[in-house]
Parts: sequence; structure tokens; C-alpha cells
Amino acid sequence: MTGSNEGGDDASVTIGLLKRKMDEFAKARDWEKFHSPRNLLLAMVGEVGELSEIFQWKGEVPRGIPDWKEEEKTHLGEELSDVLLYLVRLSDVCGVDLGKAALRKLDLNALKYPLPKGKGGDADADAGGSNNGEAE
Ligand SMILES: Nc1ccn([C@H]2C[C@H](O)[C@@H](COP(=O)(O)OP(=O)(O)OP(=O)(O)O)O2)c(=O)n1
Repeated sequence: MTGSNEGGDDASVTIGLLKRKMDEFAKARDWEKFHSPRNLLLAMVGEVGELSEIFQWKGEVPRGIPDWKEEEKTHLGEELSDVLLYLVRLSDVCGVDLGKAALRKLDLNALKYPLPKGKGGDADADAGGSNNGEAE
């Protein structure tokens, strides 16, 4: 693919950049009226369905998906991106700072699932702290 969006990597592509680009995309097409929270949620769920179809009937797939063809990996990247872009846009139109919310949620997760004994977490000082990552 060629165009103005080449060359990004995980470090340079921020949530803020994706948010701005989705906003420009919608404004340029006068599509803001369609980008309501409910429409965006449904669009995102639709894309999650398309993402699921890629894995449907394949059985368990090893990490790194070594046996997939290049075009299958490209398709996977497209569907993952659709989900991400709608999620970023949904957060934006709901006035949620997604980066901030995600960092806060990571902190909450770490409190809920303390490190097991011997891994350097507070659980080392707390004999009953480890649950091996199982939800309670
Ligand atoms: N009203 C819309 C329609 C599309 N998009 C953007 C966000 C998604 O990244 C992508 C989704 O486009 P399509 O609905 O055409 O879905 P696909 O790209 O998955 O195409 P298809 O469903 O034909 O596989 O385009 C958007 O922001 N707002």
C-alpha cells in the first residue's frame, strides 16, 4: 500500500495520532453525523465479527501464526485495525481519554492480580496474595 500513512511503528503511532486521523477522515467526508456512539459501537462489533471469521474453524493457532500466508497476515492486520480505529473513535466521541483510561485500568489489574510469591511483588510480603492470575 502506498500513501501518507506508511512508515509508522508501535512507538510512533499514538492513540492521539489515530484519534486525529479518524477525526479528519470523518470531517472530510461530512460523516460526523454518522459517527454517533451507538453507530460506532455497532460498527466496531461488526469488525470484531470480521476478525473472528479469520480464526473461525481453524482450531488453535500457534503464537506468531508461522504457517499463515502473507496475505492472510495482511488481512488480519486490516481487521485488527478496523476494531482499533472504531474503538479510538468511539472513545473520542464519548469524551473518554482512552490512553489515560487504559493506564489506569492496568494499575487496577495489577492490584487485583498481585504478582505471585517470589516474583518481587507485594504478594511476597503477603502470604495469601497470589491467585495465579485467576479471576475471583
Ligand atoms: N462510516 C464509516 C465507514 C468506514 N469507516 C472506516 C473505519 C474502518 O477502519 C473502515 C471500515 O470500512 P468498511 O465498513 O468498508 O469495512 P471493511 O474495510 O472491513 O470492508 P468490508 O466489510 O467490505 O470487508 O473505514 C468509518 O470511519 N466510518
